[in-house]
Amino acid sequence: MKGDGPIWALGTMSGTSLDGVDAAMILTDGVSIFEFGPTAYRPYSDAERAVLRSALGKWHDALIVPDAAEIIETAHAEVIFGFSGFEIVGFHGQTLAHEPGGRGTHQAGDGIFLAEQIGAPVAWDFRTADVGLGGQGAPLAPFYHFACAKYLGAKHPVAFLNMGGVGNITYVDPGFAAPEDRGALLAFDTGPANAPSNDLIQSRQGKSYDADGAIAAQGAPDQARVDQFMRDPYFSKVPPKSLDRNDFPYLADLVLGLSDADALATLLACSAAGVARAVEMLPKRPAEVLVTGGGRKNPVLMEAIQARVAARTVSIDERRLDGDMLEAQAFGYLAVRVARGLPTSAPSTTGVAASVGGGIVSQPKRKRA
Ligand SMILES: Nc1ncnc2c1ncn2[C@@H]1O[C@H](COP(=O)(O)OP(=O)(O)OP(=O)(O)O)[C@@H](O)[C@H]1O
Ligand SMILES: CC(=O)N[C@H]1[C@@H]2OC[C@@H](O2)[C@@H](O)[C@@H]1O[C@H](C)C(=O)O
Repeated sequence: MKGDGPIWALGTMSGTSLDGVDAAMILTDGVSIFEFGPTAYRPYSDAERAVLRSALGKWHDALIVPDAAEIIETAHAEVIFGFSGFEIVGFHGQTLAHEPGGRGTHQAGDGIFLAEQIGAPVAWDFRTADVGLGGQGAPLAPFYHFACAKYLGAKHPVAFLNMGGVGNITYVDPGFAAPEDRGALLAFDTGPANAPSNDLIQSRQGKSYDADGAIAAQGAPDQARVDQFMRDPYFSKVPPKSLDRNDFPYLADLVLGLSDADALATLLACSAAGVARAVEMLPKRPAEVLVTGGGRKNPVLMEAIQARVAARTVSIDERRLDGDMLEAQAFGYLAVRVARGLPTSAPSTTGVAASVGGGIVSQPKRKRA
């Protein structure tokens, strides 16, 4: 991986919704995006998902963690074997627990082992260094969002909103030269996105999610409960700040006694209210909020967000970016930055004291021909 010209990287992401592995190729020099390549998705089976789910929060459990790691490594190797022509893999792994001020941040999956399996260099462990230097270790997509804003030719501040299991927002001022420049970015987690709705519909109806918001559309949010939720201290905390998937465990109790439809509508309204509060915390009103992640496919959630946010919100696909693959691309992009010694986070994205290059690169003993 010599020189500083563009190379093809293969980014992979297993997000907090536990649905599967996204993989996407990207041609980048670690600064600019030159081209997007093929993508793939490898869903987890129900049995795999059950193991991963049972490992959440149990990052120290010597019985469950190896099982979870094996599922993660195997699923990633499977999807990676379908690609060719990349020089490095970005491997995020699966977050099992995230508590930057306490127990640390823990992603299952060993990049050394994966590098041997696939016979290619693997950049991984992206979050630990940032946390070690006092940062949140998340979100990490913001440096990539900066590159995306440049790629789109944005002239005015724009926001990227990822609605996955947890929500995160990145404010980008494209007038700056580099993402680590002071004022170029502000990023943080907005609150829950789809995880609480997924958990509710899983426990009440055995479905993994409310497709197209069809059930939520039949209900109405209970505003008093939404207001109560918005009194959680997280929403008045000054960013940068980040969340664990299960940081609002009381949400299930908050909607007790409501019908399935009203409960889902209330949970969606809680997610949307978190986004609205986040947009109020941005340095300037963005010209547009570009929505990425699975939540953009839920029209009820999209309407709830637009109703509360004083900026135009659009699905990122309308701006020619792939909202299903943005995070996978981000970890391909970050892999190249790690390999080239470029920073991956900054005070305005994770609260770290100074910009830091997180992640390590593991080389295989033998490269795949
Ligand atoms: N058609 C749809 N209708 C409603 N919701 C959908 C639809 N498609 C996806 N989703 C929601 O999006 C979720 C998956 O989103 P995504 O893949 O962005 O999450 P993730 O990457 O795992 O999470 P994170 O970004 O928090 O790590 C699903 O679990 C579901 O809740
Ligand atoms: C610790 C962790 O895995 N955090 C995830 C999670 O999912 C969304 C949000 O919370 C964000 O902080 C992050 O993921 C994206 C990819 C990020 O780091 O930018």
